[in-house]
Amino acid sequence: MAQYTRVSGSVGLITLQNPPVNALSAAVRQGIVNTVQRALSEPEVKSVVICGQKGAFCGGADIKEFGTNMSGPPLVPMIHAIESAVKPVVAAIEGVALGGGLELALGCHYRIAHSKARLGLPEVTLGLLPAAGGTQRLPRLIGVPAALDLITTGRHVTATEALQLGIVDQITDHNTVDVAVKFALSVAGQSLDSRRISSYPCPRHSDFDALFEAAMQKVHQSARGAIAPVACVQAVRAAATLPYSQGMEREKELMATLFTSGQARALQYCFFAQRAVGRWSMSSGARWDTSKPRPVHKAAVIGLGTMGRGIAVALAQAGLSVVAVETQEKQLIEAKQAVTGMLERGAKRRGVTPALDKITYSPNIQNVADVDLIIEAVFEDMALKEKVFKQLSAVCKPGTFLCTNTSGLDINRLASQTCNPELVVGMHFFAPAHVMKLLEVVYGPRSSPHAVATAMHLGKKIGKVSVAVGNCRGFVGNRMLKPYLEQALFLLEEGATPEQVDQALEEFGFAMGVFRMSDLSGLDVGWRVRKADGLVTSDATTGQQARIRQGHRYSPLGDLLCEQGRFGQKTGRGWYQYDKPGSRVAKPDPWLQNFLEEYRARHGLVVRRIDHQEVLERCLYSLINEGFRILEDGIAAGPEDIDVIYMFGYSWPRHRGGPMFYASMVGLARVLERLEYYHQAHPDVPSLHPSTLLRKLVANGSPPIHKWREVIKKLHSQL
Ligand SMILES: CCCCCCCCCCCCC[C@H](O)CC(=O)SCCNC(=O)CCNC(=O)[C@H](O)C(C)(C)COP(=O)(O)OP(=O)(O)OC[C@H]1O[C@@H](n2cnc3c(N)ncnc32)[C@H](O)[C@@H]1OP(=O)(O)O
Repeated sequence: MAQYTRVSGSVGLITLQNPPVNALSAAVRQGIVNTVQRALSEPEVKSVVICGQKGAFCGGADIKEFGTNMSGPPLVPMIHAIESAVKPVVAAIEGVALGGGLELALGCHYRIAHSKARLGLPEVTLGLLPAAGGTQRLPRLIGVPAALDLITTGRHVTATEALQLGIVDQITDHNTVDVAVKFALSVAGQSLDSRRISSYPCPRHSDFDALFEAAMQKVHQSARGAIAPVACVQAVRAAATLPYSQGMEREKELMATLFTSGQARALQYCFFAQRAVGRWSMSSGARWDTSKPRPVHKAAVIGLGTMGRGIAVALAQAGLSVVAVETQEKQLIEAKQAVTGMLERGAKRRGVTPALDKITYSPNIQNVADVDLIIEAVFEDMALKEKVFKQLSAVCKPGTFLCTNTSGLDINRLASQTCNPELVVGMHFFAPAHVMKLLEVVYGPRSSPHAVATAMHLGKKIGKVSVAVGNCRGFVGNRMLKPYLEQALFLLEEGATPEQVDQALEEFGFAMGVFRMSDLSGLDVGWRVRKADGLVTSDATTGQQARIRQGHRYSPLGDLLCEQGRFGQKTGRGWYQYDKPGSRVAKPDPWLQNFLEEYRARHGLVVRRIDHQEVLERCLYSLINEGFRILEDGIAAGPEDIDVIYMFGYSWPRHRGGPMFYASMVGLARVLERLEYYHQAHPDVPSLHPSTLLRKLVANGSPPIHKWREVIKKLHSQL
């Protein structure tokens, strides 16, 4: 809807009304068409102001409409009608002007923004391009290089940057609508010939060919198979080389290919999934809207290794007071230096003062007595963590939440060391903890809804995308990673090379394949866990049992590399070789080739040709299969939770929509059929055995992903 009022005698004020972000739904578009017509036809009205209700100009087209058969007036002619009006139209931009919202503003003759407003064309993040003239007007207004940057990245700019770029004409700290109305009065009756952006020539550039070639290369490198950034470059090129009307035709053509693409569906699913995880629920039925978080002003971090340092930085940067505890004196001094450096560099990047005074360092665990919440980040060792939890429970004030940054240990066992197990939850950060957006908030059987709500709320406060998950080995992310890693090793045994497996995964869209990623993370991390689990045996190199554990197939390849001191990048050798320890450039290693050949010969393994399809199916479908088991077990409340975890914590390519969405796109019947096929070929690999939920979904006709929860509910009620 759009409301029309007359203000200051001769200004028609049009207010977009569609909370919370005034998205351009069919009703809003109809409202704009009607009110603009009215303002232009009333002789008393000399100028027009368009604003949005409740401090938000407009968040763009209504994304929820995209999946439907869209009705109502289309945006392009609506914006043309505004631009060709004979009375000046001023956009009063508060809050956000994004996507179609900014395109609407670009159709106005003047733009006035509040200093706190944010503007941008984020369509590319939804698998689209700005198709209401944005790709044609923005380059004409601010030049091709700046427009390419904004349109291909989708980044939001502040009002100040928008003013510098020339997107807005004025910024104000006062009431934007009042300022815009005053401005509209001052320009009434003036010629609008120079104010219609579509009539501007596109600013020339010394070498358009080189500029577009460089832009195309950049998007190919960073987009890793995403089609929208490429189409964005093509559309801006049309603005630079074609008359406006032909450029608009090209924009429409390119949008038509994107609009119905699987990538656009995937990215729009991601947009809503990211918001859905905030509406969390626990298997007990407790939910986000009935569980109140408690305030956290002061927090403590125990253990200042890599993870503890990152967590302390994340907390301090969000304005919390932090007690950082490290009992080893030398480590404490090093940590203080490192944390100070991280805070200083972060503050420099963001143009703010470093929050150095927010952190006090202490070697003494007793100093956490007055904090509201503690995050333990000591070495990943159950006995050590149990000891720390016992100590913490004895020293902290009543009601302090005790959180552990374990990446997969039993929350319940830690909780049982404390006097108040209901206050214990997992807060699983991802390295580097001050950078990575994901936080798994893990509840045990005794964690209270308040504890979960508090951890979720704290996660949001420190800028994380937080997902509430149940307690099991590896939680969601690492539990699903296990079969993925396992398949990668099996593929090496059967004849693949690390480069071949990585290439298939990188072509799929991962920034790094499984082996390059393992080298980066450090091979010793998993080795230590496997040793603790009793999987690493000293006679691993000989006999039948070498590749069997607990009756199932096991590959000791990773263990054998670690025995050679090959821990990955940090030692300069892993699945690849590196120029020196710490170097990042992975090169194929002839040593590894020989090693694999000897290993296969020793175990009588027959090498066969493995193609990319098999690599993808075995690695990804086994991971997805575990995702279905996680849903079956009630560890994740819905597929969106899993997908968000994989996108934000494991670099799953966003344009593929997360593993569970990807499965729905491939077709559940096809995933099931391939799992059955591979399980038949490898009956000693349980992760290839199709899960009950997958079978159930296929038996139910493979419902769309938003209906899976109903099937899961039914499955749970039958158990
Ligand atoms: C053969 C076929 C040919 C077809 C051709 C078809 C041609 C079609 C023509 C289309 C013309 C194109 C027009 C335009 O170029 C396209 C667009 O505009 S796409 C939209 C671009 N806008 C965005 O991407 C902004 C998205 N929103 C945000 O980034 C944020 O929400 C925000 C605005 C910055 C606010 O952030 P927060 O304050 O944190 O709030 P939330 O994010 O939690 O949002 C609150 C609530 O609002 C919902 N919401 C937000 N934006 C939109 C939107 N644009 N549409 C619908 N709903 C929106 C959000 O989902 C939250 O609700 P909840 O999910 O929690 O219920």
